Amino acid sequence: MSVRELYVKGARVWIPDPDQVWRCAELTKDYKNNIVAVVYDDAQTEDLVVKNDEELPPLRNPDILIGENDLTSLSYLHEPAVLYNLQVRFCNQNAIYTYCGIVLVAINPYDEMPIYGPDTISAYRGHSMGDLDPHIFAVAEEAFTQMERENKDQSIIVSGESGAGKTVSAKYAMRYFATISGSDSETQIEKKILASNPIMEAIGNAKTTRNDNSSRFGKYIELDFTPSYSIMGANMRTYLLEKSRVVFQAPDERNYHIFYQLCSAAEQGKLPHLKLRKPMRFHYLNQGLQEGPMVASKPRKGHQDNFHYLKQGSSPHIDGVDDAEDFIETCKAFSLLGINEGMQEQIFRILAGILHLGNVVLEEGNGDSSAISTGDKSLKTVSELLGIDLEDIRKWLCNRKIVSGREVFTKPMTLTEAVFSRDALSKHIYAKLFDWIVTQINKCFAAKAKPYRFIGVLDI
Ligand SMILES: Nc1ncnc2c1ncn2[C@@H]1O[C@H](COP(=O)(O)OP(=O)(O)OP(=O)(O)O)[C@@H](O)[C@H]1O
Repeated sequence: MSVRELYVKGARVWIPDPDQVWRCAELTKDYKNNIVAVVYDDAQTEDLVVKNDEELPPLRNPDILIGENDLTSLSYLHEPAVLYNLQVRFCNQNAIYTYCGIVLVAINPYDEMPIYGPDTISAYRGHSMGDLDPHIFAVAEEAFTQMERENKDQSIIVSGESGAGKTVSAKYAMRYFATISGSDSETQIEKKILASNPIMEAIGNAKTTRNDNSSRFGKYIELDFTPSYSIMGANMRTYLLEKSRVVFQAPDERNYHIFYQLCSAAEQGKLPHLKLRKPMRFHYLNQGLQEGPMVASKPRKGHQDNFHYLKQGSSPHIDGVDDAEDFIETCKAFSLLGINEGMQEQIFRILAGILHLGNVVLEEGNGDSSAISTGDKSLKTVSELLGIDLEDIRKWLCNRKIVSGREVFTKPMTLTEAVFSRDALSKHIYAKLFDWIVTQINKCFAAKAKPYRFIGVLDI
């Protein structure tokens, strides 16, 4: 149909609006001479001038298609049509999922929905994607049956902006596979996979302004299956951990949860040797000014005991989160995944070491050099916790080694360089620890025999 036939009196269109994004309107005359005369739902009228046909407002779909569960069945598929359809489904039908062909669009309800229980899992089992309402379980079921039927590996990609619900969706997909395909051994691999969540969240998630539990890394989990399609193992790969967060957090954000968990545990009298005492009272830390990393390298008087690496966001508490309880969960999960108490102790020492390292006060030295006072308590604690000679750390936090041919020089670092290098060291230690923990988890997940097929879930 030509434009002239579509844009006639009575045709319904979407007009861009700065407040409502898109506003419904109806043409009051046939479109001609580059004028679109419209009346809005609230009876307001307007004559819109368009330069050419390309600028004509998008047409609305017929009412009968409103709330369709697959966007591809809409007559007109453009931004306002997609947004309106999703809005109608979410607000009027309480439906958070909508298909767009084989893609599942999910709206984060920020509320518990009674749609993830075992009954729902059973309901979706054995059904094709179009049979029932759109659901993450339908996508998981499709991947599983495709693997069985086509005998091919499958992958589910979960993408979206921060806080959209990617990790929750990926978790439900894993739960679906775990429920419908229990492992055939006593290893209870599915239990282990679910148990890895508290650990990965503790070490890889943090509060951001968009999401209280934001994953600051990408995760790809491959579930391995036997020839009879039972789960036999898994493998997790992680990408792009946000290392900078270890040493710097924007206002209203936090460092990785594990640090606050440790501090809360210490407040309850646990782990005294880590010397995470009073500073864990975050309301006190919270009073710190927003400081840049350079200035903050010299904690202000009265803040000497606060952890610079935890306080910059000035947002130490998350509503509804009990860091001390989460710490217990993290420890339980470590134990379930074969990271015994001895290893946990080492992990906690390293993490506490990072916090104390952030409190080492670097000062201007003579000339272009930097120095650390001999009485710096944080440095002493770093030395004890990380098992590094005190004088060695003092030296190498303020100097660097330069190799030129066969000669090796020691060059003093300026204060700025020393602060940068201390923070780089903290980030490096954290990233190595993160990778080590992932490796340990993978050892626990590993299939005993060669996997037959896999389903991958990518949460980016
Ligand atoms: N299906 C859902 N039902 C109920 N609440 C949900 C659902 N999906 C997400 N949420 C809520 O939204 C929050 C953010 O979701 P999630 O952590 O999955 O986002 P994300 O896309 O992974 O974010 P980021 O990229 O920052 O890690 C969750 O903590 C949860 O409270």
